[in-house]
Amino acid sequence: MASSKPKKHKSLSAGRPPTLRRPAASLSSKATRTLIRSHHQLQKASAAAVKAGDERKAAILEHQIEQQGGLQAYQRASIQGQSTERGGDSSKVLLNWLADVSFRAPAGERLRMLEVGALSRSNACSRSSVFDVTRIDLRSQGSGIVQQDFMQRPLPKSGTEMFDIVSLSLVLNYVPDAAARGEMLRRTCRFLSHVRTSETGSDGQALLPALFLVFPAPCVINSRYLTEDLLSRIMASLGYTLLKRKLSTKLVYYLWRASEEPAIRPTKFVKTEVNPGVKRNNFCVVLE
Ligand SMILES: C[S@@+](CC[C@H](N)C(=O)[O-])C[C@H]1O[C@@H](n2cnc3c(N)ncnc32)[C@H](O)[C@@H]1O
Repeated sequence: MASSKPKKHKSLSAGRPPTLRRPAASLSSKATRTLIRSHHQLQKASAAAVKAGDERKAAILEHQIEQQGGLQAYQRASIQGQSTERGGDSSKVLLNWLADVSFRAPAGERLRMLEVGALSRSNACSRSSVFDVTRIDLRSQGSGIVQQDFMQRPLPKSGTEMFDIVSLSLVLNYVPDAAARGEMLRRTCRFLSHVRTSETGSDGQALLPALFLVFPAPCVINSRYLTEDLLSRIMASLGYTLLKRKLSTKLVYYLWRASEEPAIRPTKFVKTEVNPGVKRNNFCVVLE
């Protein structure tokens, strides 16, 4: 027998394609930090499992990463971490450092920056008229950011494919393996041009070409295996000299000038305990 219950009419919106998505709920600072930390830990454990040949464990860990939203959720949390109300993005520091420097890029050109690990097109560097920014990331957040692994980016064949600045802001600590971090640093040298610019700072010091490097402060301030002194020696072996440094409560920022002469003898840096202590972390950079 047919039901005599009057049929409920669906609302009109139910039959329409969604025109306006509700914005993703914004996470609290604590939730953001927890997600970022957990993503890093799972990534590191997964890379270690792959290295040890334990595919089953690696698959379980990858599944856990996906369960908590994967790289997309991590990037969303990182973008929130960059918001002005949470301290702003790191590229503001770079802009300040370059503020008193007058550059001469080739006629009609701006300074060329390669931003590795770019999450948006609206950070301070992108908004300024100083840079022509090429943005890449493992997972692109949209147009204007090329989806590309820096380690797979073809090496420049000519000066036109090179840059005045490479930015690795909060990227090296994303890389789960210490030797891969070293390789990433080594690779930056290949993208920096020594012929594009001439410049004078207020102190007459040449700044470019340079690497802008940002870490969570504990990576270098509170690690058993990395100190600022060791980082400077690793960078020197790659031909980099420290020009600027800023330590905030959460982050440490550096500007390293690349020398024209590549390191004469490549130096190896292995994992060594340089700063023992029970409350320290294990962040490390290795040059093989
Ligand atoms: C914490 S976010 C950094 C965001 C931004 N640069 C900042 O300072 O807030 C790290 C980003 O680096 C990207 N990344 C890590 N390794 C990369 C690689 N080899 N090539 C390109 N992007 C990479 C990740 O996909 C991630 O989006």
